Parts: sequence; structure tokens; C-alpha cells
Amino acid sequence: MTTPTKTDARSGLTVTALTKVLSNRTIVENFELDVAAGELVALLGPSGCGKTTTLRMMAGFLQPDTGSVSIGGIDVTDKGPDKRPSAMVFQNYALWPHLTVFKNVAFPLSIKRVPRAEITERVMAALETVNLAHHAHSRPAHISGGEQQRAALARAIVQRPDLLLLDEPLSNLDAKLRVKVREEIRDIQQRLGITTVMVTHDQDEAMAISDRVAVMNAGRIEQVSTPTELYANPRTLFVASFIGSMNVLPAPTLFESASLSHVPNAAPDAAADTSSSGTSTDDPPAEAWAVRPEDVLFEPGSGARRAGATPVEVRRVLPHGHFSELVLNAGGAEVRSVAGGVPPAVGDHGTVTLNNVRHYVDGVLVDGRARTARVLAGVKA
Ligand SMILES: Nc1ncnc2c1ncn2[C@@H]1O[C@H](COP(=O)(O)OP(=O)(O)OP(=O)(O)O)[C@@H](O)[C@H]1O
Repeated sequence: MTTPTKTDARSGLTVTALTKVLSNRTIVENFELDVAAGELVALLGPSGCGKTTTLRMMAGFLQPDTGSVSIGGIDVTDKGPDKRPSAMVFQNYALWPHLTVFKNVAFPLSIKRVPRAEITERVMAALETVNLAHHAHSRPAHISGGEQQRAALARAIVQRPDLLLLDEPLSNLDAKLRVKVREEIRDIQQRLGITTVMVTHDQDEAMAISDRVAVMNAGRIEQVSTPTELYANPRTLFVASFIGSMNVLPAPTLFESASLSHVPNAAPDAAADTSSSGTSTDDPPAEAWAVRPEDVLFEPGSGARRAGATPVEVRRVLPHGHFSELVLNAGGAEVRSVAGGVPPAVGDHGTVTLNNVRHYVDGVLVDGRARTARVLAGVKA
């Protein structure tokens, strides 16, 4: 691949207090985001949380009720999509089926009356950037889904936008291709240095290629952080549960008993549900403890019980190749753990102790280190 379409654009995006009400329902509420020049930020959240609505307001396809959008320090809130220095790649690619790849990519330049020779040069350069020059004269129906996605990307970058907006760009591709194409997108985005916002509901995708991830829930941003920070320090229970897998346990019982075996039966639902996504607008529990499966340390054998450890029975073993997920029964509560190497068998007995327990009150991480220490001391004592 070559980089002849490299832009000089190093403009950032600033979005302030964006709100949108549709059909009497607040879809986006007080949305604030700064994206630095050349940065890729993913908008991640469950279906229906308002990601696409937000992106459409950034692109100018939808007017916000309140708030502003600035690109490169210039307020573009009142400008339509064609008057903004941004380009959008749509979820379904929106390629014209009767036009060749070349003509599809040339389209936005044609309507801006760019001279023909320049169009040819820029289109071929964009197609080379996405490695699709050999399909310049193919129709969309005659190229693969991944190639169609790259044609749509070429049609965006040919415009040399300051801001690239991607709406679920990989959702029509199969799992293996998604991984390949997302790396290609990241590579192109970094080489061209284009400020980019990408909508996705796929946390792996968001975490794998973004500089930062903005987690949305019910029209609001819950947390904007680097992927590593999001996983390590989720500031809300929603983020803790949405990013990766998490055991959520009711705090007071755990605190008082210092033992998972006393967690009431209400816990399994919360624990089992945590890896799934959904529009969680329900009020969070008043108090909860969250523990990653890798921090639930399983030790096989029912013989010499570790002091303070909780006895468990292996209920299910879910192989993932290089590790297995263990679903454990801790006195009626379901707790998830992980095992490397040869996993235990269903029905085996063992014990667990907990590391890195996080304490949430009303869904927000509190400075619970003292209590956490006491709980851990209790567990390990
Ligand atoms: N024109 C509209 N009128 C009324 N409601 C709308 C309109 N457009 C979107 N909505 C509603 O706004 C909510 C958010 O939609 P949006 O497409 O922004 O969500 P999303 O997070 O991108 O979801 P998904 O991941 O499923 O695409 C949804 O409940 C949707 O039904």
C-alpha cells in the first residue's frame, strides 16, 4: 500500500453539551467529548444507547437541540454535512450498485466539481491506500464484503477530511474478516493522521484499535478512557459490567460474612448476566462488589482448605482454547473464574479467594479501599 492521499489535516473535534430529543424521548443527553487531532475514539455502548444519533450530529445529518460541534476549532453546529470538513462511512457502505468502484469513490469529488485529472489522481491514490486499485473498474456486487467496506473507506478519505466518522464499519463482515479489516482501518487512520470517531457495539473492536473509548449508556457518556484504563479502573458499575466479564456481588453480605458462600441466591443472575450487553437503564444496586473472573482465584481440591477461602463446586467448564472459563457454585451463588492449562472437571470441588474487589455505591466506584482491605483480610484471614 502507498500513502499518496495523506492529508495535512490535524484537526481535533470538540463536542459540548449535545442533547437530542426524538419522539418526546431524550436520546442523547449532555454529551461532551474532546477528540485530539489524529486520535481514534470509539463510541461504545449497547444497542439503542444513542451512538449513531450522536455520530449523525457530529456529521451534520441531524441538528442537535442543544450543544455544539467544533472541528479544528471552528464551530460547525449550524452547517450541513457537505459544509463540514468531515466524511462518514455508513454501516451499509451506501455504494451505488450501478457505478464502478472508481466512480463511487469519485462521486464526492465530482459533485464538488473537482477537475477531472485531479479526480483520477486522487481516486487512484485513495484506492491504493485501501489496497483496492485492482478493483477500480469492478461493480460493488462483484467484490467481497471486505472490499466493499474498503471502497466505502476510500470514498471517505478521498475527500481528505479533517474528521472521519465510521458508523459500525465492520458489522457486515464475518468474525475473522472483522479482525483483519479493523487492523487495516487503524493502520490507514494512523498513516493518514485523520481524527476519527468510530461507532461500535463490539467491545473487542473498540478496545483493539482505539486510542480511547467513550462508553455510552442511555444517551450519556459513562467514561472516556484508554482501553487499558477502562478495563483496570471502571468508574461505574455499568462500565465494569459492560467491559469484559465481571462478577457482581451484593456488598453487605460479602462484607459481613467475608465469604462467598453466604451470598444469597439473587447473586447468580447478576453474575451470569455481566458479559452480555443491553440497554441498562435500570437503577444500579445501592451497593455492589465487582470482581473480575481472573481475580477469583480457584484452587482445586477439597482437602486442606485455605484459611478464609470459600468452598466451591465446578458447575460448568467453558473452553476458550488457551484458557477455560469456570462457572462455580459457591453455596448457591454462581461465580465465574478462569483456569489455564488443564481445567478441572464438572463436579470437582475446590476453593476460591478474591483479589482486586471493587466497591460501587449507587453504581459509582467509591474509594472503598479500607473496606476492600477488610473484606480481603476477612477472606484471607
Ligand atoms: N428518528 C427517530 N425518531 C425516534 N426515535 C429514534 C429516531 N432515531 C433513533 N431513534 C431511537 O433512538 C434510540 C437510539 O438510536 P441509535 O441508532 O442512536 O442507537 P445506537 O446506539 O446507534 O444503536 P445500535 O447499536 O442498535 O445501532 C433508539 O431507541 C432509536 O429507536
